[in-house]
Amino acid sequence: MSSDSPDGSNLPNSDHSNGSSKRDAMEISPGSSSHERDRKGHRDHRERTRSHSGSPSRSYGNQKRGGSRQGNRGRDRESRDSLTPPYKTQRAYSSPNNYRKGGGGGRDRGRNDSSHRKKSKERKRRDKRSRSRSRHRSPRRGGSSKKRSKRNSSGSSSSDLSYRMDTSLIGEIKKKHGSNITSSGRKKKSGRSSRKHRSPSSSSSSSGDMAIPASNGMNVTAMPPPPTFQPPFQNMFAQPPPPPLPRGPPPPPGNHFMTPPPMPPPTFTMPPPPPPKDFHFSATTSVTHVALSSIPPPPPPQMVEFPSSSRKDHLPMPPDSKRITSRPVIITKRGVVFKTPSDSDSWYKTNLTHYEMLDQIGEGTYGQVYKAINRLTGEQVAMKRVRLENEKEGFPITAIREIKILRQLHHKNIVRLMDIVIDDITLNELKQTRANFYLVFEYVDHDLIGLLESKELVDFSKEQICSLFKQLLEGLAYIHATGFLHRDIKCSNILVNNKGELKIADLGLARLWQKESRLYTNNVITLWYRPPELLLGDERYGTAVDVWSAGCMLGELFTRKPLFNGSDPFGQLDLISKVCGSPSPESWPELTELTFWNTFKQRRSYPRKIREEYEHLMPRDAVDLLDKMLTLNPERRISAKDALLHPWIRNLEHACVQPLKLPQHQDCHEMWSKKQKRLARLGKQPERSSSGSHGSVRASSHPRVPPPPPPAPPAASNPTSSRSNGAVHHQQHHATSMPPVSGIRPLIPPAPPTGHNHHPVHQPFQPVFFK
Ligand SMILES: Nc1ncnc2c1ncn2[C@@H]1O[C@H](COP(=O)(O)OP(=O)(O)OP(=O)(O)O)[C@@H](O)[C@H]1O
Repeated sequence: MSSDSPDGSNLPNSDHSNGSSKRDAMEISPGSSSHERDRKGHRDHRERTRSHSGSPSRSYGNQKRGGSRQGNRGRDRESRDSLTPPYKTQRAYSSPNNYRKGGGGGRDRGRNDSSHRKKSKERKRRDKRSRSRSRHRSPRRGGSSKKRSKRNSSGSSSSDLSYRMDTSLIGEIKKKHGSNITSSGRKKKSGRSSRKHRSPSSSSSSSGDMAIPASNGMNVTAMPPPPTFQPPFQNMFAQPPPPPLPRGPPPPPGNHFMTPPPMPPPTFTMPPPPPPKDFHFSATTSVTHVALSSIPPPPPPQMVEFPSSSRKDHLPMPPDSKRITSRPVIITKRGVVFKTPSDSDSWYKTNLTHYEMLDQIGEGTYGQVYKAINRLTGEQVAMKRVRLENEKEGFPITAIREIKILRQLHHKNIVRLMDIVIDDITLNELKQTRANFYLVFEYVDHDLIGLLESKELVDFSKEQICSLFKQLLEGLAYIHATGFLHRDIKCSNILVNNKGELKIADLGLARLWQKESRLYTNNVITLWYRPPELLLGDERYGTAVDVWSAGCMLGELFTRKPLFNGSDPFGQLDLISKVCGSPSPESWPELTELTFWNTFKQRRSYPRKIREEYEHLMPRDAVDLLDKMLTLNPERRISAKDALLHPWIRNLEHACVQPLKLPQHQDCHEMWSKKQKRLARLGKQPERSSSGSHGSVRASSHPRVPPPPPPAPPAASNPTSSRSNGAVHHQQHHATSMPPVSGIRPLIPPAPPTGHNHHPVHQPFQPVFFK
């Protein structure tokens, strides 16, 4: 990490010893002196702009996770900052500096310094001379500089240019001649004429014989002479030339210093300027470069497209051809054009009518997660709704990231993204309203938090825990090997199906990671799973952050409660220190570079006692792995890949492990688990009846779902109906979800229930017809 980084200046923060920490301290502290800020270059400032989510007030207020709503902002910020116009940054930071410089100069001038006096006299003389010259050139120029700049900023493209260049000499010349032309009654050619006045000779004459170098190293005076061009400042030349200076008597030989040689009358031997078009081009090129070299143009809209095969996709006709089933293009306010995939066999053949919403099973950062059934295949899916109504910036960047990354990850231990669907609306409706998008995932029966919290339903053996954890490490090692960080490993994002297969979900905070390439926001990962380096403000972290979170999960799988459940980052650090020992520069030298180290270090110091704490709860090997995963120094923390080689994991054969006994009649997700706790708190009977029913789809949360039809009468003959088995549950689903679309095309019947399917379909699947 930062200690490894060379002192070379190619690293953004390598120019100051404290790395990111100081930068952040400055960023965070409103009172940090601007002088300090100015010492850092613009580049540094840009980095700071990116990383300001390290603010304790933001980060510490969020007790759930960096990736909840606040974290979402953090994520957005991280992406937004790359679009920060550099020239803004430059302005903001250069001007105070310049101002101060000017102030300093004023003070210096006040000194009684003879050389200084000489200089100032010299300067005055020069000013006087140049004023008299310019009076000849632009007699009508007058008024304050304020007025001038106002005149110059009058609506043309060149005005804009001149505004940016107003500190340059060229800008001055342009303003001067621009006003001259206007006042002389010629037709005002704002852009071009003013540029024309930045002609070589005028520039050079007014600037004290200074030639303006062009961007390509050429001098503007070397421009090709056009035959017919009449410079618009002919009038200026028509004015009577200044009276010739009186000639003195011829100087005596050898006394040239006493009597200056006679000055020749001013001559305007300007080469004829090129034709307007060429001149326009040349002048713009050269002068723009002089003044605007550091202002890159705004980036063009970026096209994000999924990998597509060359094969044309012959999709079956949508159920209603008026409905939108073609690829939606999502244009965010930041100019990101996002195309949904067009090519794969399964992608984008469907719209929302193809899915039957069942229950809400989760509440996420940017929308709800529903359990649904694909009407075409009968397959269960999880649909994550991307809420757009509150999004000021268009399609949430987190969702875009999740889609982009999941499209690149194909692993048995990572949840599969199957489709993206849009609300069932017409194109006209889409134009008028903001559609909802749904990410369609393979459905996974449980999440780990749901399982861990339903103690009476699920019991894990040590081998089963090892098997689950090995799968987690396999998925994580794959994510890291493909160059991504997950940044939100926690129990509720780890899904387990009834076959005992583990799937890592929620890649909304994930991002591509390159070692030492840039700074990342440290406002990620749910607090309880957040590693010490992030808690101390590190922004140059790596894959070790996910390993820490996984280590927390390992302990939690055995203890069934979170290892460190702090309520704020320093509280969290305290809890970590009590078990893992206080962080110290002896074992973690880079610690001193972290933003909050100085604030935190005064606290009490604790010895490390992981083994003592957990050896009675976990197998010895498991404790050893836990110890390695919860190493404070991220550089010394074991990697996911190496953890797979740890004796406790390496020797496990999944096939030899007793299959998990998971509740077949109940899907255990975090949301369900919370509901159970709430009911228990209220002294009510916890819900045990419906299989996987976490609550009905709320009309408010899904406004386009038509009101449900009256519930079907329960099957009297079914003895299990009162216990709300799968069949009844299924009927309940129908009662609360979208009614089937009537039509003529029969759907593919669902796959027959297998032994692993915890949702036995007791009733024949009700075929759904499309028009
Ligand atoms: N494919 C799936 N199958 C079953 N349940 C799922 C699936 N994906 C998500 N869930 C459930 O929905 C919950 C929220 O999903 P997820 O974490 O992906 O959403 P999110 O918007 O990123 O939420 P958060 O802000 O908590 O990260 C999960 O905890 C899980 O219980």
